[in-house]
Amino acid sequence: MMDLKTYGYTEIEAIPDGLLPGRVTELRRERFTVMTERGEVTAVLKGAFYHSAETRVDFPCVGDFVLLHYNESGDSLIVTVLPRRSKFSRADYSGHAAGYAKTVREQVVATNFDYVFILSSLNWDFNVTRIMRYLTQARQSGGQPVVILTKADLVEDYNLPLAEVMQTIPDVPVHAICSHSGLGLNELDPYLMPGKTVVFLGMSGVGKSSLLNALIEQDVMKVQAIREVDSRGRHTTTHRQLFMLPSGTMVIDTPGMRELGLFDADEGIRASFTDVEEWFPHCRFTDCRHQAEPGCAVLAALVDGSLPRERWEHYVAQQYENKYVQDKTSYLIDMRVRNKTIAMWSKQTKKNGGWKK
Ligand SMILES: Nc1nc2c(ncn2[C@@H]2O[C@H](COP(=O)(O)OP(=O)(O)OP(=O)(O)O)[C@@H](O)[C@H]2O)c(=O)[nH]1
Ligand SMILES: [Zn+2]
Repeated sequence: MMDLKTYGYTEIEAIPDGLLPGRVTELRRERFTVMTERGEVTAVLKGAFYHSAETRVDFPCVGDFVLLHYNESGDSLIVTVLPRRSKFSRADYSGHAAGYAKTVREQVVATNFDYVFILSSLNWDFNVTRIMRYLTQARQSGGQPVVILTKADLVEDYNLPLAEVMQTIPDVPVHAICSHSGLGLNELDPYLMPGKTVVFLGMSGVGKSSLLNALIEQDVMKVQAIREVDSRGRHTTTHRQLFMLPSGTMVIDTPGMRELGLFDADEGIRASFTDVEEWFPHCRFTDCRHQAEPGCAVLAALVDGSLPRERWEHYVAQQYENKYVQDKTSYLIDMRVRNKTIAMWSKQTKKNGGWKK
């Protein structure tokens, strides 16, 4: 029997009779693949998931621990999603009735991970502000962020950008790597422990797949060395959206993770910029915009250097991006509503005998 603890299961409360715990490793349409102590099973959701009027927040997704009714001869039935210790969500614009246009749904795309690897490449598109933006998302998720600067072989001296990132975010570990040569990969060992789960966050092309492949390869070699000529080290099931490296670390790689947008990032900004926001209460006016107002504590702190200018600029840039995403969101929704209204209107017009009467 497989021990679900190897899949990071730590739930200690008693499990009701007749139910089996498991971890969702794949989700395709409405069919789930779940790893349980009786092996991998396919499962569907109990009808109640669909009938409740709630949002889809409580639908299980890849990484979730669930309780199911085991069915030996067919699909098992998922009845409960266990509490999540971390999650990534994205805004979902589908399925909006015009009247509910203001409520953007939250779609959960990955859960119960321990580390968020924020990947950013060191070559031409190196951008600290973007790293900060991902850091905001990572902090909100409940996972522990780790910044990984990729493609170290493509820059003359990666120590400069490395130092810049370390200085900007002194409380987060930063590593420079090259997936092709293996440079720096051993620095990631402390995160890649049995039972731990990792997700990758980063723009397309930063090298997520390359890092994954490099880790698998390195891992397979390590495990083979331990198990000698045993071939079990090769049993990496990379076709799943949550899969196990030979060393026992799990990696979540879902399509949803690749198209993550900002969702309600305000909390994360507060967590990242307490050193900036602690000046705000000291401004003379409570509605100070920190631009040219008399008695502005932020401007004073910038002048005497107690608030570093880069920190302020990062904060402003992040606020701006966040606002942009929110505006874009409401713009998209307005468009949908408008299109729907137009569609209804022209249908009505047709019904009434067309444009001309
Ligand atoms: N020189 C160099 N190139 C790299 C490195 N890592 C990745 N690349 C290259 O960068 C390109 C993109 O790498 P991928 O691993 O596919 O990037 P990805 O983040 O998975 O991209 P998406 O699948 O679009 O999300 C490929 O041509 C890789 O060979 C590296 O460490 N050094
Ligand atoms: Zn101010």
